[in-house]
Amino acid sequence: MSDPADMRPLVWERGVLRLLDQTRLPEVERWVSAGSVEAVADAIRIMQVRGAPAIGIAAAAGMAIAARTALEQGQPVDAALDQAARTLGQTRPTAVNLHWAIERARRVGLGAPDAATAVDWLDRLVERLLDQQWAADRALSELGSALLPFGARVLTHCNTGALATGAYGTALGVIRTAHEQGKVAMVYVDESRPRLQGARLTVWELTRLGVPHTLIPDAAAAALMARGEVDAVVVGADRIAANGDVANKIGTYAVALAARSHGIPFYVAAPVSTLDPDTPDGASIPIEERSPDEVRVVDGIAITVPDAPVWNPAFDVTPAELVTAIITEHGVLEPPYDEAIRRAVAAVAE
Ligand SMILES: CSC[C@@H](O)[C@@H](O)C(=O)COP(=O)(O)O
Repeated sequence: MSDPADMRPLVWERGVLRLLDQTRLPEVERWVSAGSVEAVADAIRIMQVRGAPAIGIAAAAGMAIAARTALEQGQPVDAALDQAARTLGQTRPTAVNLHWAIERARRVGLGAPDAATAVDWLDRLVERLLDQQWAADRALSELGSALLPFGARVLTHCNTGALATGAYGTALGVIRTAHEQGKVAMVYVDESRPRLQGARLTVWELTRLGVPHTLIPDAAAAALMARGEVDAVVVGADRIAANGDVANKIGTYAVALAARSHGIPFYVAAPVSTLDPDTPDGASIPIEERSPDEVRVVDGIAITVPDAPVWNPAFDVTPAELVTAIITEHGVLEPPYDEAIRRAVAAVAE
């Protein structure tokens, strides 16, 4: 991982998924190897790997591992895939890429003529997903960069870089491409409480990429906009419903409201695999609620009384009417989103 241009935090070694342990950044660059379904599920659950596309690819790797293990142990591969799909599908509910990738892997595995072929096809699927993600990230990053003005001051939330996609990055890919084109004056990074993906991961990536940036508390975003210091907001997504409502890291909705209030474009960058035409609207998106201790404790230090009542949703929903455009690898979608989303999903399915 010495060359930032080559930052690929997920590596598939046919039977073992190697991932850069994001719970250890920014202090330590430690790699973790997951060679069982349970190890992959744990890595997703405890967020060693995170971000919608990356957990989808990791889950597909978990399915490939399940098939290989069943073949080696003389067990039925179909049953192993069904069991792995359940285990992996229960890890995190909001990001649709996870469920999309599991289903895709299940269909590939069950469609194979025999167990050995299923293992081979699933190995190849993981490689394909990694390549496709890289291509999708690159394509949407070019499209997104074209929307930004020269000298752009961009605000982003959470982490949407190579770490979050396993490839080049979505919202951060847009920023990275715009920076390569000399267009970025400043990136404002919301720290993204409570897990601090902005402070811990996005700042780490921007530092490696040499992109000028400033870290801000989440609560400072609106004030920064009021000072006229933000030209555009670019964020990622964990699931985009059929009507264009966007589930993303908690705090995104507040950023979108502030952007609308100050007349600042609010862009969502996401691959087509994040579009979910089967979920009609944001109210139907399952929102993950995580441990209260993520809010009560920071870096092992209690910041409140031990049993303080806590509500800790990992994501919120930004209504479609606050979204200026959705940047996908199949084009920049504009409101009304229903038809545009249907067309983009159909184009990829062809
Ligand atoms: C390209 S990643 C887009 C989103 O997945 C990202 O903004 C986000 O909300 C990630 O949440 P996380 O809980 O860290 O997995």
